[in-house]
Amino acid sequence: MDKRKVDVAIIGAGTAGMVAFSAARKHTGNLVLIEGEHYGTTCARVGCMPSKLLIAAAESAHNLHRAPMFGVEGGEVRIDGAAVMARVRRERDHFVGGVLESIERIPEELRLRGHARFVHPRQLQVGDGLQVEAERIVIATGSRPHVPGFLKEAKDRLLVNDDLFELEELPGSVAVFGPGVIGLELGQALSRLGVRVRMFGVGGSLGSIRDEAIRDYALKTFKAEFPLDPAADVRKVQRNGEGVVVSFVDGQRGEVTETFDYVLAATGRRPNVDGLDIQNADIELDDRGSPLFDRFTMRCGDSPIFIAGDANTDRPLLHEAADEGRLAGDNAGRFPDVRAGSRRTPLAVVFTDPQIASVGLTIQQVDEQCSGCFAVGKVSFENQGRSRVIGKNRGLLHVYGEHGSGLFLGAEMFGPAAEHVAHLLAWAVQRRLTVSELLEMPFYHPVIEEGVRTALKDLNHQLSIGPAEADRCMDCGPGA
Ligand SMILES: Cc1cc2nc3c(=O)[nH]c(=O)nc-3n(C[C@H](O)[C@H](O)[C@H](O)COP(=O)(O)OP(=O)(O)OC[C@H]3O[C@@H](n4cnc5c(N)ncnc54)[C@H](O)[C@@H]3O)c2cc1C
Ligand SMILES: NC(=O)c1ccc[n+]([C@@H]2O[C@H](COP(=O)([O-])OP(=O)(O)OC[C@H]3O[C@@H](n4cnc5c(N)ncnc54)[C@H](O)[C@@H]3O)[C@@H](O)[C@H]2O)c1
Repeated sequence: MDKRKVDVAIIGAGTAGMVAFSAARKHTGNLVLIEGEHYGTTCARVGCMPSKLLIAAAESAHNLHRAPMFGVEGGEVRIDGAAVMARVRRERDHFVGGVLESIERIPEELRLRGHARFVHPRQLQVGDGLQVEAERIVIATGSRPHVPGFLKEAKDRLLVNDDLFELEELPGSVAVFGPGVIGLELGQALSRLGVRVRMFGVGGSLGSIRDEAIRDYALKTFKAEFPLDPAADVRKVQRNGEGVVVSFVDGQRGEVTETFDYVLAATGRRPNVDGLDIQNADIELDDRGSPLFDRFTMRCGDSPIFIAGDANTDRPLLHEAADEGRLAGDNAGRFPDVRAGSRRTPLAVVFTDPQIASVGLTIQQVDEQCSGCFAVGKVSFENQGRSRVIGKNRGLLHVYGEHGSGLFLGAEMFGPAAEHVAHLLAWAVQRRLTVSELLEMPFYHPVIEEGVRTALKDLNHQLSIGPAEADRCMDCGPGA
């Protein structure tokens, strides 16, 4: 058995691990980055980037379909599934290539290949032939799709996000399980590319939406495009000669069976901590076996072990993985001089159409923290000027503010350009702006942000700060 002694070992060469490596390397040259499977990161290989590429193709198809609304006739829309998938992979490979170049810039002696697990709190077994003794360890092992047992009956026709982008052709039909973030993004994209999609959920949740009125509106909107039951009663999933048969109870028709080419499991993700023999790490775990850690230092208890990215389940998003990797790597490098870093305002965007966005505190958190001392400003985009101009006038925005202080606390949106609106609002929360201060900012005409102003005016009025919002805002043009 080979042995190696290092100051810092980082497990996982995904986004969090690579950023942790760079941060730790500023403090020591005696460190290793350990990768058990593929280089290239989940985000670039099978996550953010290929999913957005598929969505971009779907958006193009959708724009052709809706062109006649503007009096523009483009003839019959034909989707070349093989070409769609080829572009997804070609562009995906471009992004993965960028990551691989960064990996190659790391000296070879600092990169180890092999699955790592804890033997002792400071000792890792890497693959079969190497033991690494590390003064400090960063766990950055990411997450993987969770597939409920009954879906495994789909056998060779079961897909998870990792497999979908490898299909040579677009399938004819897909049963999507899980109307969460991944299910909605991929399911809607497939549907807009001409794939017959039916979506099944449990418990009624939809994407990341926490505000009930917005959830109901979004559900109605998605259901107009493809069948979606967020609280489905699925009786059986079975592979047969033709594909996968799904038996489920339909409100009107009773028990129904429908056959699909594939089942896509988008039923949540699990952190990759169970394969680490974490019980040997001598750190405290929660009741699901995940390490307890401080989200400002990423440190597990008072140990020299840190955890970053999806592995800790806190905010499984790319920019958070990078921030956490930086904090964890810096602290592992400078240990024992551990320092707390600041965390950014929560910001999440789901790339459906309309998009879903959440910023700052959720409605439940506002309720908890302000115990009734808050108000909700609202706008519908149905009659919003710019949204109508571009034919994207669907959706709602709810903005939350605190009584007394007038502080802007958070927002949830299902609507046009939510990815951009959410950034403005997140920056405002992080700068601790009041609703009145936000209203002092310039608003151009005619833009979607005028809708944001309408919601903020409504909020200010409810907080009894500033003038009441007029039925039709005369200083902001028609339908603003
Ligand atoms: C379909 C999809 C779409 C997404 N879209 C978005 C998006 O639009 N925006 C966004 O912000 N986020 C998105 N995400 C989430 C984002 O991809 C993740 O939050 C982020 O990639 C997590 O990075 P990470 O470094 O924690 O994990 P990873 O990049 O998964 O890295 C973990 C690494 O650890 C390795 N590893 C695991 N166990 C071991 C071990 N024992 N020994 C050695 N190595 C090990 C793995 O092989 C892997 O390479 C998406 C995710 C998916 C699945
Ligand atoms: N745009 C983005 O930022 C983006 C995109 C994709 C993924 N992500 C990240 O990846 C994470 C994981 O996404 P996800 O969609 O896998 O998880 P999720 O938690 O968002 O959704 C899982 C969904 O599956 C449902 N579900 C669970 N068991 C089921 C069953 N047996 N049958 C039917 N439905 C079932 C859940 O009710 C939920 O709606 C997200 O939380 C997000 O952080 C982000």
